[in-house]
Amino acid sequence: MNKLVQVAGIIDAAEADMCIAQGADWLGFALRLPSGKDDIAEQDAAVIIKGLDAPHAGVLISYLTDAEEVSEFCRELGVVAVQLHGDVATEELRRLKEIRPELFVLKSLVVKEDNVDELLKLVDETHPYVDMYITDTFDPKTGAKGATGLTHDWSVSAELVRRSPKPLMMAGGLNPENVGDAIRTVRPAAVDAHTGLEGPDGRKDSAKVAKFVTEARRAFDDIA
Ligand SMILES: O=C(O)c1ccccc1N[C@@H]1O[C@H](COP(=O)(O)O)[C@@H](O)[C@H]1O
Repeated sequence: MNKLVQVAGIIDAAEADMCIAQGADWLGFALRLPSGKDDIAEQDAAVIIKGLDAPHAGVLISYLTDAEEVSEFCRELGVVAVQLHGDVATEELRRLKEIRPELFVLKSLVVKEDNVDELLKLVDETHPYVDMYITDTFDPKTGAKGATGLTHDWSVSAELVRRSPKPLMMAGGLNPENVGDAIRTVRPAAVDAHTGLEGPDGRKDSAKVAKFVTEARRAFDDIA
């Protein structure tokens, strides 16, 4: 699972096809968001996900916190991986691993101004039940914990990489211009972006996705 490049927030089949064509490995589908305003219908996401050929894969991004509900939804969608963005109890992570050991579980670590100790503790507690962590950036203005388009203090991400026994996907305000520096500084196993790959129309921009993938792969080779 090293050198993985994910594009998050896929909104339709054309966008999924374009991201795969430009070299993305995994595609993230944000569903059952608390706002109730998903960018894609669950049935449409399932069709795209089931049409992906390995090593490409669809990832459910969600704030769900109940292991049974997560497992059932992943089954319906046909995803091999889930990115849990909510405040999931350690017991629910343990339960998810118990009922779906084959499901690849990414747990978000939302970086705030002063919560590094809290995140390190979360890693210590949850790593037996997590396959990969993913950083993200908190937006204090809106309270949003995902797809904020904001970067955070990369020294925090680097500390999480050093502490975690499990690999870490770096995310939070990444774009084609900063992803290379991010990888060289933080040394993550994977990267992911949403907002920084969009054009003015809110759709993923083909040239931005291509450059993001190229820059990420070059930097991963540099740190290998
Ligand atoms: O992608 C989304 O729509 C999404 C929705 C809700 C929570 C998380 C979401 N995506 C994750 O957000 C970060 C990166 O976002 P950005 O590049 O800063 O815009 C990453 O973890 C995505 O997987």
